[in-house]
Amino acid sequence: MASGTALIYDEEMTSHKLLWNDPICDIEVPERLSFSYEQLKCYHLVERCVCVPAREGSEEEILLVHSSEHLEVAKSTQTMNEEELKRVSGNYDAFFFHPSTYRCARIAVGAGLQLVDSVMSGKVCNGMALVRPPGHHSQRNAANGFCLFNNVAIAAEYAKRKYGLQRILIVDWDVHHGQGTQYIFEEDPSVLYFSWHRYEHQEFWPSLKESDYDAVGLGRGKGSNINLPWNKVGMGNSDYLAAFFHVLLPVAFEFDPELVLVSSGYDSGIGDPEGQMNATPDVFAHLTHFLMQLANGKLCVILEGGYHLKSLSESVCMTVKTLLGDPVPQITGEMAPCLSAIESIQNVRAAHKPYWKCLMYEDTSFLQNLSTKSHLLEKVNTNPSTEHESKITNKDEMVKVERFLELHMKNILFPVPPIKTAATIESEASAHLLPLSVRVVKEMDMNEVKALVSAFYADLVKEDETLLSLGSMLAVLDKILTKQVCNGIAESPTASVSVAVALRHSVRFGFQRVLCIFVGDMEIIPNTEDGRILMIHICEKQQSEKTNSKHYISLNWKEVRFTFIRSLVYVRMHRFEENFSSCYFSSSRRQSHSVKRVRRR
Ligand SMILES: NCCCNCCCCCC(O)(O)C(F)(F)F
Ligand SMILES: [Zn+2]
Repeated sequence: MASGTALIYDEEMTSHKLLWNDPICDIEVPERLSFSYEQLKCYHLVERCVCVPAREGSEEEILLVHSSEHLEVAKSTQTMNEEELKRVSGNYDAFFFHPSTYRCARIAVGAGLQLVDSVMSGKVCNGMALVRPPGHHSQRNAANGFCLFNNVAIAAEYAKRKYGLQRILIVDWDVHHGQGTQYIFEEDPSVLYFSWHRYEHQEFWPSLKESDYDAVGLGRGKGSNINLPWNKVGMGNSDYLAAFFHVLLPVAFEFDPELVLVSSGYDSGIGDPEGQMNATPDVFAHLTHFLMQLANGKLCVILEGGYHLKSLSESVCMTVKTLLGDPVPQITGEMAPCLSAIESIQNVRAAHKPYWKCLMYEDTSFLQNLSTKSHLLEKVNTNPSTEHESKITNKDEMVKVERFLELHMKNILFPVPPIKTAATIESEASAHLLPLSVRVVKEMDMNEVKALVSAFYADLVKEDETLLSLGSMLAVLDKILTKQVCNGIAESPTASVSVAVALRHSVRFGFQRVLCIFVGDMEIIPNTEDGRILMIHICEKQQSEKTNSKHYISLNWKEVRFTFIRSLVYVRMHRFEENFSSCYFSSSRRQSHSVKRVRRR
């Protein structure tokens, strides 16, 4: 199993810059790269990576995706004067040439290929390439949207041919639709392209009909193009996570890619003038971590957009930190996605129902009933005069975000209380084997357990000898309930009684939402305490009494794969209102499993 994280950066790519006044392109500045690299150094992340040199992509490699005309035009700009550069740039939508652009773009391509080689050769497990000009808007025969060559598309095509790959996933979390990448692979079933993007019902650039959720791919590529349009700004962490839980991850696990490439734009992060979204840099740690579970961790992250320098650099650091294997920060804040996000998620799931098993049972009846479409709702009209003011507030806005991020990232990097685990360990001897973050707790003493059980849990605890086994669980649970630790682990020979007592103890302690995942057969099914407990029971025997509570789900593990369960757990966690206070995992047996049919209560 490969290990290590590659980091590819070459300051040569900072020489490409805008030579004239152009309010559309003036945000794509060299500091995007140097600022990010400096922040990586500041967090001591560069030294932890395997620094792999960039190289120039060859003409042949560029021709994997682009036409020779396009290559010739780009090459010819190296010797042009400013006036000629401006003229040629005017042939494209939102692109600018500099005399060094061609060379920088070739290095950007080569950096991506170096990253693919480092990962595919097993030299590293994963990595990130900090490149510009970006790539996902550029097309076979055209530059577009700050992009000259499509770095990620070339990397995918290169990986297919050099390593004989049959399934490559491209995840494009940039806030703009990578229409270039879509056009290149829309008929190719071996490349699954997923993009979310600010869309606002086709009002946001590049304002294409084919950026909507019903562009599912063409011919043999049907089902291999997934567009998730954001029809409102202000999307946040919960919306992004919901998009992963309900759209990308179920399909990605089913696709089971051999390599994952990320068109990693951070203009989908908070404070970015283009995206106008609210997701904080720590969300990119979670998105990265989810993608690391695919393709045996073979993950290549290639930079696209991102124009708020502080937000961009913090997000780059969160990404690299996670690639290096650091634990992801605790998810906090709003947990439920907004209505507009739910609508987009439902639409894209319905559009892809014919192509993916995991969407087989999707209910698409709502599609007929137009009234659910939010764009029929009154849209807030932004009269043009505010356009100018919005630019100014944007400046103040950008500074305000700086201060917010200073504080926010401090909490993320130095959480209080530091993630701590409680455990009861029989022999003091083994206690020293535990990492420092684990707090050894003494078992609750027998009299206390007896008093507690006889007062509140007598109906659950039949034989006396189970009392013994409750001591360690209750001791650990107490530390969690009193917020002295975040989580804990306890062993118990009577798992189902311990769980039943633990659940009721938590609810009695005042927790309103408790998630329980129980693996193995249970003698008694604890009641879900009028909806304050969500129980997911992975078992072999169908339970005797029919509990029709929507808060009790039993899954026969002979018929589902853990990957499905994982996404189900995420789905249910998300549906289970905002968040849940504690999570128990009790497993009494391990079982092998294979895919057959999913039967959900
Ligand atoms: N009214 C015209 C607005 C044009 N806006 C162009 C935005 C380009 C975005 C580029 C990017 O961020 O997607 C990339 F990742 F490629 F850099
Ligand atoms: Zn972008």
